[in-house]
Amino acid sequence: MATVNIAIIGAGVVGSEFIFQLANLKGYINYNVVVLAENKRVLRSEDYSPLKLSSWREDLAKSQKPGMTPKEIAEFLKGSKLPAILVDNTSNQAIANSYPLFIKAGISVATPNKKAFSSDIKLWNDIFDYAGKPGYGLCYHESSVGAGLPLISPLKEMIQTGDEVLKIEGIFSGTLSYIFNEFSAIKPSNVKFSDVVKVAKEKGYTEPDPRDDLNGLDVARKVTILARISGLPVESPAAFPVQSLIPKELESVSSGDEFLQRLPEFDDQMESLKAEAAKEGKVLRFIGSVDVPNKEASVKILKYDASHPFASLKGSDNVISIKTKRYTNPLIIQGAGAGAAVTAMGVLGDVIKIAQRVAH
Ligand SMILES: NC(=O)C1=CN([C@@H]2O[C@H](COP(=O)(O)OP(=O)(O)OC[C@H]3O[C@@H](n4cnc5c(N)ncnc54)[C@H](OP(=O)(O)O)[C@@H]3O)[C@@H](O)[C@H]2O)C=CC1
Ligand SMILES: N[C@@H](CC=O)C(=O)O
Ligand code: NA
Repeated sequence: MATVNIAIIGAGVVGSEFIFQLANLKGYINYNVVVLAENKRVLRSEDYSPLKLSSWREDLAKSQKPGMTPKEIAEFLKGSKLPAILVDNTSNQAIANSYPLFIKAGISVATPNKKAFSSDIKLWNDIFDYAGKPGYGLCYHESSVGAGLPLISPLKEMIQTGDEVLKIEGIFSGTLSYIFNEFSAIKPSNVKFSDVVKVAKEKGYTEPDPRDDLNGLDVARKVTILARISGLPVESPAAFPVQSLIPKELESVSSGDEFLQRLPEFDDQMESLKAEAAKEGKVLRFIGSVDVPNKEASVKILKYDASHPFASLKGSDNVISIKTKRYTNPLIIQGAGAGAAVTAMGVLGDVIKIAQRVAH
């Protein structure tokens, strides 16, 4: 049976669901997990025989082995003659920085981690100048934008087959989607911005510190990735305007809890924006956009008519509109853009695609 060795780094929300889905995968390829690493512990097969996925949690908890560096993982994978895939389910920058090391060693990468694709453009080039060329590993990252929503893969195919992207815009954050869908709903309500942020945190939508969602950087990273795929060589997420929803006065408060406590003091700011939009019969949405012909990218609050597809979004869904030379009426992709099941699905889909190309 065709076999591929797999090293998984990260077994948190996405990583543990990924392991569950992988363990239940059926097909003609044998997915042989030989490394499973968290920050401080690792499970490693000594002879490249498969680790037992049914008891990984207990086995990892009992493991006395300290974590492995990316270089050690790459060397271990190279020690087997079988093709190998690194699955990075962390949000770690140092691991992202090591993708060129894996790819140049012929090891493929599948990941939902945005860092490698949205940091300095040098890292992007160091990955994609090599990935997929004979002798090098492949690199797939569908879940780095819109979680498992089919976005990156079809976009790359559209471009490879000669289409040209004109504009991509959308709601790329599950957290900010929920917050604006509730705060600025089509049916008017008196709900306060700070209260919606609190509920979003209680529902587990926000990052542990909600400022990490509200500062716009997560959306800016996703916009950077889409811009680069579309042919705009954006230097970094700091290279274009990003509207932060954090009031200036709260930028330097020491904890997320203090931030949430003081946020009601600034409700008036968001309330007046909402009222201004409502007067025009519009709602507010937090939008990332890439305009390729004009070489522009931005992340900001915009106003939309109730009839616009961005206005009628529900829950924490993402929506992405892609206008190209072929899709003159924009292609709209909509659905859950965050959460363990759909994110892990996107990563596993990437692993399957890679395995179908490299396994023997
Ligand atoms: N959750 C979601 O809805 C979505 C997530 N993503 C992306 O998926 C990735 C994972 O997210 P999520 O599962 O929510 O995050 P978690 O914080 O739940 O999990 C992160 C995991 O990575 C491990 N880890 C961190 N640093 C290292 C390291 N240096 N070496 C080994 N392991 C490490 C952590 O181990 P330990 O516990 O030991 O620190 C933990 O197991 C992120 O990049 C995120 O942006 C993308 C789309 C949606
Ligand atoms: N925090 C992100 C999760 C995925 O990238 C979001 O809210 O969309
Ligand atoms: Na996606």
